[in-house]
Amino acid sequence: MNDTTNSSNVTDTREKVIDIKDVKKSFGDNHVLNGFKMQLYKGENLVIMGKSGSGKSVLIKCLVGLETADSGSINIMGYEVTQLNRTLLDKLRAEIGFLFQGSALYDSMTVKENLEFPLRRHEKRFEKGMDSNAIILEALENVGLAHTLNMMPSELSGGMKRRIALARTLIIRPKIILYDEPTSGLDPITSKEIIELMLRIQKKYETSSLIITHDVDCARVIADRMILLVDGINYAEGTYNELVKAIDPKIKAFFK
Ligand SMILES: Nc1ncnc2c1ncn2[C@@H]1O[C@H](COP(=O)(O)OP(=O)(O)OP(=O)(O)O)[C@@H](O)[C@H]1O
Repeated sequence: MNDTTNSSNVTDTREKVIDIKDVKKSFGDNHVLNGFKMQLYKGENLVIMGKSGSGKSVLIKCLVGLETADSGSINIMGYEVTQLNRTLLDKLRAEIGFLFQGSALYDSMTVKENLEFPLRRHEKRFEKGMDSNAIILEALENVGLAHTLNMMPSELSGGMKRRIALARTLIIRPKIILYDEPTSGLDPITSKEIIELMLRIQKKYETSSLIITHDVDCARVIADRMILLVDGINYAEGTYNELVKAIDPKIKAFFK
């Protein structure tokens, strides 16, 4: 159906940080992506919704080179991911922040040590003689948890851990953040806090975010635009308010 709403005429003039064209990916006879396309614009929060098994994780893996698309083009900030060698792929990944469902903290390390990890991995991106303590503290202040610096993950609630994981993602100042189910497993109030935090961060650092979620409330609050992934394609696209009014049963099913 590819029901692109008329808002795309306006957004097309903006800078694209991700441009995916006609991506196909199969595992044997299982055709997961059948010509998926999408653009993520600078500073935008784009939500992708799809039912379980529709290929959302496969799509994200193709984006960051953990899976290889069978065909099509994946351009991220000028890099054609499908053709990158290892070195360039690592360089690109350093510009992308991930907040995956399983992005757990290391239990045997303090919060501070957990945050030092990405700093060390990406130290080339920071000036020589950087004050890592100040950077870590700023990252924790961003998520309202400066007081947890010397705490162990076991002393934190699920919502706090998620916020620390977000601080860890932010510490490398990514241009793009990929969120995989950022509110899964959290109660509604904690989910709301995480969503508000994501919005604050996006405003402060002007990051562009691709958010995969099942959480319709999350999508309603955070999405500038949404894509519904059905049958391996971007079946419908639009704002929450546009899609929620659709009469197509496959679209309606998302908003029940
Ligand atoms: N490495 C793999 N080898 C074979 N099949 C795979 C592989 N990875 C994913 N698949 C298949 O691709 C399809 C899409 O899986 P994917 O994990 O992307 O779904 P999803 O939309 O992320 O689901 P969920 O919301 O439940 O996490 C599934 O049928 C899955 O079995």
